[in-house]
Amino acid sequence: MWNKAWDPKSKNVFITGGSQGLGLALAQLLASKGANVTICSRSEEKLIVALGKVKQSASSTSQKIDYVASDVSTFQGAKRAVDSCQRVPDAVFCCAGGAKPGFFLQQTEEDFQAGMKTDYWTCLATSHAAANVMARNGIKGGKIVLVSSVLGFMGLVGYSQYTPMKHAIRGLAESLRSELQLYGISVHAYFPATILSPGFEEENKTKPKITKQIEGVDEGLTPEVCAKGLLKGIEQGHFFITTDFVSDLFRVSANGSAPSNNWFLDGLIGVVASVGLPIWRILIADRAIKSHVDEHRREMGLK
Ligand SMILES: NC(=O)C1=CN([C@@H]2O[C@H](COP(=O)(O)OP(=O)(O)OC[C@H]3O[C@@H](n4cnc5c(N)ncnc54)[C@H](OP(=O)(O)O)[C@@H]3O)[C@@H](O)[C@H]2O)C=CC1
Ligand SMILES: CCCCCCCCCCCCCCCC(=O)[C@@H](N)CO
Repeated sequence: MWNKAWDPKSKNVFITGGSQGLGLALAQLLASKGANVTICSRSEEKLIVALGKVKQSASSTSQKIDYVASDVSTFQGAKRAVDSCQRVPDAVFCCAGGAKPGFFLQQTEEDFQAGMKTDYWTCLATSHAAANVMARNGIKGGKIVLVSSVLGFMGLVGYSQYTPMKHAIRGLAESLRSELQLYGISVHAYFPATILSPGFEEENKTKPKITKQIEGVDEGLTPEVCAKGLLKGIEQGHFFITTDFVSDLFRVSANGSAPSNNWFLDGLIGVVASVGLPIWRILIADRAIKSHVDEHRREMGLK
């Protein structure tokens, strides 16, 4: 497959969410491999600091390293950002996103709308702008990478504002993988578990105790480790990319008709998942939630 040969050297890459966390780590990694990188996020202040780090990581001074401050949750904002790249991007990484965890009963219409915008619309608007510019400029071997989450394969108490959007990104990735073959553009989706990023620190401020308890099994990976794993997945031509064993279990069990990464290994993982996941759900996750009922009702002041 064409994906296997992908080498970032001299490629023009555009990264949303490039000012911190996964997006910044990826920008630094790709710059260190010789790519021309444009990072994008809303806050110019954060971008200026991040730009310095990406420039330091670059392997040569001739690489173009830029930033563009734009809100990519609208078609206008995403198109403006993608069009502002000095050269048409060969690869676009949609890393912008973030959760505001909380109990379903307490979250507001604004919280749900913010989830749609921050998580789904940033991916939708960026990939729409990117696919148009790549296809219309005859870019060969273009690449669009959408960042979902392991919560794009499953659901967990406290994440109802976020999880459905990450499932939607999976649906978008499958639609685009199929359709963008028309233009030779390959599509990948990344499903990380916990990333130890500034966004994770932020979401922990509103995260219910029960959510922390259940997801605590997963110790998390640094943005740098995730960026490396994501790039490795792209080099291996994986469509659904995962970088830890727990996410492998959920990926394989929710694979549907998506291309698998390795029919033999995924087959074995599938056997472990079909036994392990129901046991985990019944004996660990749902049991923890049921034991939390009384405390929760008191906290919420429910009758
Ligand atoms: N942290 C985690 O545990 C996990 C995260 N993920 C996903 O991985 C991705 C990266 O996460 P993480 O490293 O934690 O990122 P962070 O939350 O630390 O950073 C998010 C980045 O996205 C930017 N951003 C947010 N909204 C917009 C917008 N509307 N337009 C442009 N840029 C925007 C932010 O900058 P600014 O605010 O300046 O715009 C920032 O650069 C996200 O999609 C996240 O949902 C998936 C699984 C686990
Ligand atoms: C044998 C079976 C074992 C199964 C163990 C299952 C453990 C569940 C881990 C859930 C991790 C949730 C990470 C959320 C990441 C995310 O997207 C948020 N942080 C938002 O940013």
